[in-house]
Amino acid sequence: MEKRRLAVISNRLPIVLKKEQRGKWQIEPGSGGLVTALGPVLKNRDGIWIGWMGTNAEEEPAGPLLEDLIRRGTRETGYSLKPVHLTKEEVNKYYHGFSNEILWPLFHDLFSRCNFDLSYWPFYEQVNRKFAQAVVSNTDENDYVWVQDYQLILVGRELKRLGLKRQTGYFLHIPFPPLDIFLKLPWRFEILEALMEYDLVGFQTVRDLRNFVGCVRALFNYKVAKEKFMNRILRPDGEVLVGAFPISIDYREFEDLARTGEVAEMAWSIHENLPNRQLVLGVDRLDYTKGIPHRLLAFAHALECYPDMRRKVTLIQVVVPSRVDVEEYGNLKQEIERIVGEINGRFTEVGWTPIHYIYRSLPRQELVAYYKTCEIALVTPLKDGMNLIAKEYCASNIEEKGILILSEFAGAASQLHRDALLVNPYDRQRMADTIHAALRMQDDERQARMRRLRRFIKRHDIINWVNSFLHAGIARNLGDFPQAEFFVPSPNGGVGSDDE
Ligand SMILES: Nc1ncnc2c1ncn2[C@@H]1O[C@H](COP(=O)(O)OP(=O)(O)O[C@H]2O[C@H](CO)[C@@H](O)[C@H](O)[C@H]2O)[C@@H](O)[C@H]1O
Ligand SMILES: O=P(O)(O)OC[C@H](O)CO
Repeated sequence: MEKRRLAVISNRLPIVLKKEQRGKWQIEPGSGGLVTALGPVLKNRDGIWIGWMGTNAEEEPAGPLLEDLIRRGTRETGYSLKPVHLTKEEVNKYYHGFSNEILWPLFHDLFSRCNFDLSYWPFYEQVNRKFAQAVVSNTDENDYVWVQDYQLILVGRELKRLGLKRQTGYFLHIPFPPLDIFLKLPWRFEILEALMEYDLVGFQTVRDLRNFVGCVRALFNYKVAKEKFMNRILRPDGEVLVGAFPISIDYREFEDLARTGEVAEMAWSIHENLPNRQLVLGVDRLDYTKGIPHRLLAFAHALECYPDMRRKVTLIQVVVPSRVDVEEYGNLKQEIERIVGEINGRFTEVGWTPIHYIYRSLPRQELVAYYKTCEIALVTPLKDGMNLIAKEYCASNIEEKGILILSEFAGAASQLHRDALLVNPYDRQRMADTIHAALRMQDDERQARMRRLRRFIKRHDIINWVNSFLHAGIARNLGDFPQAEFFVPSPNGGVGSDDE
């Protein structure tokens, strides 16, 4: 592939700016699959990453101090970091407001949670323009510009308005909703048109891709041509390539970590402290899309319906703090804690508590120890672009005894549906039955399923994801593009019909 410089544009930079207790500013490396995957590509291509540092411009350090911190970040990551500074009002209206009170719930089909506050849109436009200006100042026409996620849909449009010619790609990490939901958005035409300003647009699943193409056909009447596994949208003034690129994880990193002595020791001590029982694991960012209350209630229902589970099963629910300043997230935390309290109050016996609840961000090693040792993972979002926890659990489950119970509404189901046990998170009875069935599954079936899951994720890892996007985006090479499957649940458990 042609070696072009890569510029990644995302809401957050891969470093976090933190004020220590004594008031001194520090930077810490960000974590997550995107940073791991893009890091080597950016280093290799002398690339840059443009993003926000998660602070308000009024409060963050400035001048030489900031420059020094950024220089340090650049040295440590091995590629250039270019911060975009946002005022407190911009953070409120662009990030908390338009991104997280409108696009986030709407794109997760949770229309009733949207707050269509009219004052948010101008700030969404303004901040996207700021990001586009940062692209103008920091790139040249040979660079490939890759914009990430729902916070920055307008960057491609703003680049064109600024008269800038760049080859651009865009990847949406969250689902794209069906027409009837998308139509509710007061800015539906602007958002759809802006997405078509990129040269390549990637979605997590074929369903998201079809939802997008369905909206384009219905609202703009543009022709759509199929090419290999991609679609070409033919606009009057150009064309856009659109495709499904299911994101993945750094499989090797999780597997290697799971093999270390430290993780083995932690995993052993988890079971040692909770002896003679099977462990069921839930790990989620605190978010209403992750279906945590539904899952807790389904677990309680299982304890009710199947008394043989009592004293023999414990659910470990890890909730990672997220968007802590938003009232709705605070309310969700209280709701979860109330449900956990009620279930534990109702079922606890001497020597057995049904739910262990952890509310904090875990160090990676500890997280992998839970993945490695828990017999069942319950990954049951109401809707999720992909869900990396499902894949991380399998990569870390090196003894291959674990069972993945997965929501049909996670993007990951489109790839893992054959060997995970699929559930509808709104169907409490089936969830309870599935948990009970998983606990009784024989070792050879567990092993066969987990082995196939691991093999699949290893072959389709994050490196593969980056390469396939850049092959389509930079080299326009659609030949070796992996085909993603169209998945809907079917009555006999297979893949739904694919008549397009
Ligand atoms: N206790 C803990 N301590 C530390 N780290 C923890 C942790 N628990 C989880 N994490 C990390 O946080 C990440 C969460 O992954 P998700 O797929 O749930 O992403 P999220 O919804 O944030 O992002 C969006 O982007 C991703 C990637 O595209 C999509 O899968 C998803 O659907 C979309 O909503 C995982 O990589 C995990 O390792
Ligand atoms: O940047 P945050 O904290 O809003 O989290 C973003 C999530 O990972 C979803 O993309």
